[in-house]
Amino acid sequence: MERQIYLENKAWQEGLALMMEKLAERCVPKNEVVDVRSSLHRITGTIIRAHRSSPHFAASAMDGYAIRAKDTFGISEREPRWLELGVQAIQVDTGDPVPEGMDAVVMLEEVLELGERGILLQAPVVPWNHVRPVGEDIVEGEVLLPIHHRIRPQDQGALLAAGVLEVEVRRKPRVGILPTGDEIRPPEASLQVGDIVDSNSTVLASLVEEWGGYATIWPITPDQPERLEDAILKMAESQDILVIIAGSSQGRDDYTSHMIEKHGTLYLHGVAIKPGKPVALGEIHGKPTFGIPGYPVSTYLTAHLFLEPWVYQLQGLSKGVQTTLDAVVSKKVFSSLGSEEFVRVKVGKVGDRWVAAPLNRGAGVTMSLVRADGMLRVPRLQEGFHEGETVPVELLRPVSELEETLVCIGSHDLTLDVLSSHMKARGGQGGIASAHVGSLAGILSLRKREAHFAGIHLLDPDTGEYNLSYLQRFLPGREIALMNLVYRTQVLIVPKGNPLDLKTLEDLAQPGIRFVNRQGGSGTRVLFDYLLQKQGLSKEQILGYEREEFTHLAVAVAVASGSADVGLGIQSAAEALGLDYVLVGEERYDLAIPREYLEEPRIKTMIAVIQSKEFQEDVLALGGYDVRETGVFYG
Ligand SMILES: Nc1nc2c(c(=O)[nH]1)N[C@H]1C(S)=C(S)[C@@H](COP(=O)(O)OP(=O)(O)OC[C@H]3O[C@@H](n4cnc5c(N)ncnc54)[C@H](O)[C@@H]3O)O[C@H]1N2
Ligand code: MOO
Repeated sequence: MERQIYLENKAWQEGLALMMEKLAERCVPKNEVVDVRSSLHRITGTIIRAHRSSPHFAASAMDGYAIRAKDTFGISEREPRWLELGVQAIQVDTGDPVPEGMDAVVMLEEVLELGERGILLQAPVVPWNHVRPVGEDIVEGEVLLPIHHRIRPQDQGALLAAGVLEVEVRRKPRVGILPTGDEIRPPEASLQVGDIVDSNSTVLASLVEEWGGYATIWPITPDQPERLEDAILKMAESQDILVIIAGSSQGRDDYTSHMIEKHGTLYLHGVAIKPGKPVALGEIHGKPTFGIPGYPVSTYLTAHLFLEPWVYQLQGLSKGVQTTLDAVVSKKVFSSLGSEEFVRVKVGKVGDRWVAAPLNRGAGVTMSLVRADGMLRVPRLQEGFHEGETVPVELLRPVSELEETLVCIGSHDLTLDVLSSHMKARGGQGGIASAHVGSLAGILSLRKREAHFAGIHLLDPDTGEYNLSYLQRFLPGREIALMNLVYRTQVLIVPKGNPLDLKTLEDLAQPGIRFVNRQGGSGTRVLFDYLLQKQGLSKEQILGYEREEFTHLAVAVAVASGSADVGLGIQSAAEALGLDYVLVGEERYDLAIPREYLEEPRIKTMIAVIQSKEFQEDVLALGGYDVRETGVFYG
């Protein structure tokens, strides 16, 4: 066999890019289904949604007594009241279902006396006190994990809590490793002069496993062309990636590059690195094939440079791991003295600084661990962090993923989840990290340069126009591009069958109708106030006007669990929970993007996705959306 007597000298990046260009389209990730209990570290191959809500029943959040809140109205320290045990008060422990007919829980510590007459209370209790409503943590149908997410222990917990027993994950790329050389011996052999122990195979196999692949080490094969050929072709039948150790340079027994040429294509032999120069890059039967130099350090380095990206490629990922970084805190963090507190945060890179946005959810909420990108540690003797302070963040996701993530702060809309998944599906890990704080707070975070864009739907009551006047008022002098994401239908969300027959806004002012509101500064709240004013109604006429939730889904959950009779929100939230709804009107939901970010590749990808037919079809499937101006810029 003729030997190759020259090596090329290209930059390694060029070699890798060449190989990706030739092969990436033919080498796409495959999926398989696995039990959630054995899914640790696997990469999700689709979006994964909740099969059921959690809690799936109204649950007591404390040890105490389940009661009816109305039995306690009028109680005071001067006029304590006995509630009869078994009738008006039923003992419950944390996590127990709240018995039928009861709507609140009093903690044991708040019971003044326990006696034959029952329990003695000295303060009234509000409805839903210490009760975790259905779906407080997870709502049926909501996205639990995006595509291309590496499953962690906390994710397994959330999946099982949400009734998901099996997940579709990326099949582990199968990597065949072929040690070659007449002098190579298995590790347990006793060595003669000239013998070398096969250490490289194990190093490579372990690296492959670390990167999420499944490695198989072939028997050591001597430097004989027929035997090498035989082994390589066998590997090509069952493996996704082929690695041939040694024989890569120009010695008398170096056959690797010829084998690749004979049975496939040799893209490149030799790159300008040291060590690792004689690496061979090619394909055999469409499988990425590497001739890896035999010196152990060369093996290790070339595996990192060339093999690692391919093991990731076959899982749909790009690479990298880092565990902490310094980030600017986007809002003040309060913490009590005396215990070390872990605050879960969303992390993103805006401009050239990292920003950490604290998530404001309680400790029973498993999804806050799933959604978090990292944790801030507030030391025992510190009362928290100031807004704008730079602090270390312990990362729960790879930094490469965070680098590609766009930070969206503002109003909540279900299409943001769909948008994020579509972006991830286009390759790479970067999606959207969205913090739901309402439209106005979103605009303010653009002012503080803490977000790449804000989702807003703010009606100007004076002009009937959306969004523009607010940007002029709150971001004077800043160049902001305003692009439509969707038009969406705002509805009165009511229980299935609309038992109270609520049809108009006036119906909400009837006595005893319990409304659930959105927080001040949210677009839905602005709309509600506007509609009330137009109908000549006052907020005092609305029972529950003061009860605020932060998302459309939380409003829908309040209605689904029976803790409210009606709320104002988007149609898709009602549909997600199988509730009924009454049309109120249509509103425009836009993305406000500072012009300085428009040229960022991530933003460009996002805009391309928004303007794509596939994305718009998925949005329409949610119900309650119109895409007639989706992707259109105003001005
Ligand atoms: N005349 C030239 N000689 C060499 C060149 C060159 O350009 N011109 N390149 C050198 C460079 S750089 C490297 S790197 C090596 C590459 O060697 P090969 O990939 O051809 O491999 P071998 O020559 O068979 O082995 C090199 C060395 O590594 C040991 N080895 C091999 N397999 C294993 C294994 N599985 N575990 C542990 N150690 C292994 C082998 O015994 C040799 O000691 O070529 C230079 N020569
Ligand atoms: O390229 Mo070699 O020894 O320098 O790996």
